[in-house]
Amino acid sequence: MAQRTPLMAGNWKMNLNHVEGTGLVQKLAWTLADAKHDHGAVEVVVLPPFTALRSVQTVIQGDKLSLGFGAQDVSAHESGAYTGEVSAAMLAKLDCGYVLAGHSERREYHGEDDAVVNAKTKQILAHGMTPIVCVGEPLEVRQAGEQVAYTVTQLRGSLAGINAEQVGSLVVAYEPVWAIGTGEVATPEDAQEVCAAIRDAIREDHGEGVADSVRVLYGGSVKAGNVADIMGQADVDGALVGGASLKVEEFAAIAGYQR
Ligand SMILES: O=C[C@H](O)COP(=O)(O)O
Repeated sequence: MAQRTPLMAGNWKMNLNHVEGTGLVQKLAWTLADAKHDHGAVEVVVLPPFTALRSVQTVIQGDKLSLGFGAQDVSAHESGAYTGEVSAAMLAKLDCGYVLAGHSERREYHGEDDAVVNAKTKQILAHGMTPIVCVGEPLEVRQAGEQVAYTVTQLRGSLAGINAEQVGSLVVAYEPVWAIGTGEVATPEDAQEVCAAIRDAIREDHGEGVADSVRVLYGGSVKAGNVADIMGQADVDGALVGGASLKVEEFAAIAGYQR
């Protein structure tokens, strides 16, 4: 079985300007260094708003900080008359390593369906970055017990037409919508159930090797106090962290979780 490096990604959402963002990144790097964080054992990534990306890039690269960075969204189009959008080529030029595709807040507030998420995922891959493809069910689907079928359908729609090698290189984030920013965290068993189903679907579609190498994250009210239990699940390879990633000590503790 492949050894998957755990990934802790901090999605700042629409928080922190470029001054605040660079400050957080520096403090985070110092805190991790103080805690003797093993960068080989857990990969730590920040996902600032577009306006902070260039500054965050400059600090991380200039100070040689052991942090990855990336963007929260990208255009589904290559280039052209798409006012307000940011292309994958532009993000690649900033050396972004990761880009979120289909975060539930994009799906909910901006009407992004699986076809749009699929086009964005293909753009990210075409420009040499790693997509973090987000899937997950709303409350009513969970209450109906349909979370696995719903999430796997979203996954297959979002990854349609993407070849096995590329699927093996990307990251999937399972985020039950009802657990995002609510303080409601899925139980470790809930997270494991759907993360395992995601890996099973990838195994069915692309084979064992691809299923073994793809990283599946859990997101939804992850904190220092619950991360170890969540990470203790066989098919959870990391976390997509929102609110708690804005607090340096908390995010550093998440990144330094003990299994
Ligand atoms: O992208 C992160 C997720 O939406 C989780 O956010 P949260 O940790 O604030 O619940």
